[in-house]
Amino acid sequence: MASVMEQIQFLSNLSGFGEQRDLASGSPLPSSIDPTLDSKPHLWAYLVIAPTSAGLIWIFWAYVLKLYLLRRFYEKQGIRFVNKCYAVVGAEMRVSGLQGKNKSHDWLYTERPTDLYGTVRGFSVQLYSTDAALCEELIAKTGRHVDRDTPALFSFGRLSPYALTFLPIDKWRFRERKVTLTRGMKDNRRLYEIVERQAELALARFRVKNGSGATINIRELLNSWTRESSGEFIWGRSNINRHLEVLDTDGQLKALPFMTALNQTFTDLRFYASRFWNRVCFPLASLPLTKESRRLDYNIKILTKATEDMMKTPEDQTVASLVQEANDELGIPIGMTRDDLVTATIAGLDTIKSTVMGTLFHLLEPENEVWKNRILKEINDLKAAPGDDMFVKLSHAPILSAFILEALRYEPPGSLINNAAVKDFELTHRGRQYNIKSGTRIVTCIHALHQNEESWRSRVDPDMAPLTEFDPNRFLNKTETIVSSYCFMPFGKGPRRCPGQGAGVMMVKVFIATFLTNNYNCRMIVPENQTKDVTWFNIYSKATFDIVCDDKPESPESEK
Ligand code: HEM
Repeated sequence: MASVMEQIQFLSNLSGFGEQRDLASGSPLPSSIDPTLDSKPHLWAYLVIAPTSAGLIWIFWAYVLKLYLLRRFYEKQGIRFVNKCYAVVGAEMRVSGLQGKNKSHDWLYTERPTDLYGTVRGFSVQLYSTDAALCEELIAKTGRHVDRDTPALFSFGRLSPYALTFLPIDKWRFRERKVTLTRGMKDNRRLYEIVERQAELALARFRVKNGSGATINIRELLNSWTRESSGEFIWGRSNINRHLEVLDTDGQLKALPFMTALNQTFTDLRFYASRFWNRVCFPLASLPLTKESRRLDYNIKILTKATEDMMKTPEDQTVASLVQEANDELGIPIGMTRDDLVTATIAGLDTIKSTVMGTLFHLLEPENEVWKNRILKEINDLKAAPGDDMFVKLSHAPILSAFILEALRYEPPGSLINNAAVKDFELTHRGRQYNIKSGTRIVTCIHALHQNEESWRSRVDPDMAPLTEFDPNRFLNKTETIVSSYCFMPFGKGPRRCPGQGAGVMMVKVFIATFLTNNYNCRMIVPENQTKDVTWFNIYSKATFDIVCDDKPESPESEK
């Protein structure tokens, strides 16, 4: 067998770093490898590697034991754990399997036996709340007992780790930053003008028009519209017109428009973090362990550089310029402002796309024809009413609002709010007291909450249609009650609530109104192999449908 020295020599020759010489004198430089070394490194290696490995194994089993004991601790308090949910990999195996079948959201609410129910997720115990009263209690504790703890930090958070959404409420000037971000998005008139123009452009580009005969994939159209609208609103047209060279999935450099590069990197980061081991141990997703992760790191660097350049040339009246100006006055570091703006840009892409898809899907179902005609009539009446400010009129379109809110209830785009206990605390609910340990993840399951009959009947309306039915009637004349209740929270609630709620709803309304007035006669085709139980639209869903613009335009009932 070759000696250690021979092996080192062989490797040195290969790498070209064998003997380094002082360029001036030509004499050999002292080498970091001592040629007199014998087999002692082996001994050192054993002395270091063996105890380290043994230590790691002990730590691993100590974690498993801790998880087991914590689970028993909660079970003794009456919290039921999901079946076959073993420490570390149990629940993840199941969720990853269901995700592949586009089904995990069902799993989250069909097993809803208690007020809180549990899983073991990776290295932590996770308790889900699905009841309005309990959510209200938890939101009152946000910032003091419970705060954000989201795996998203290791997924799209790699793009903007200092964004306020990943940081504790009492640190990093959270409250001031949230106010400046929310204020920066207040200009509804500008938003309306951008979103409507971009909707018209996208519909024209895809030939979505009564009688055009075109068949289009709705996802593609919405990808284009959301990117153009959100990008222009936040950064301005000339800033987002720039192209960036990023690595595609084959590792080839490709020039893409800024918003496409950002959106694709964001989606790739999310799907990469959803792989099995990355779901078991969140931080793994952010390490450069795989080719895919290194590709994403490269793209993140390019995007970071581009956004920093864009901040040097802010465009007037854009969200970026308003937030930057306000944050500069407050002395907030530029990196934090940059991260808040990047997060705000991506937060409004897939969420809005899913909401529009869900709304259109129900609107184009034959059994909702009556609703389609009622909404179209409402939009036409608003257009004909005196006054030019369509954005003001649209904010008072009760039928369109009820339909969109019901779509958000039925299929909220983000179905979980990821928080964790920041200290031990007691939670009292329906006369029971739960003791929660610091570090336990506390997750509001929005989807399950929106399906909780008991909460809705006691807090909203005892006589409403079952929540498994899609029925916008439940919102008509009750919008205020529902939106302020804790039964309905597609945008979260409390100090962490979504700052883009107003802008998001406006964007969806404008798109639906523009789409319907251009294309009232279209049909929807759901792919044959896409069964009903996987046809749902949230940010993890891959479901889709086509829009067919029929050849024979007919006036709808409402226009006669
Ligand atoms: C229909 C569209 C949208 C939905 C359903 C939605 C939903 C949500 C939800 C559920 C949260 C978590 C709230 C919580 O933890 O309590 C959130 C947070 C957030 N959203 Fe949205 N969102 C939408 C659109 C937007 C838009 C358009 C923007 C920005 C332009 C935006 C920016 C943000 C930001 C920055 C946060 C983090 C807030 C924080 O952690 O304090 N969202 N959103």
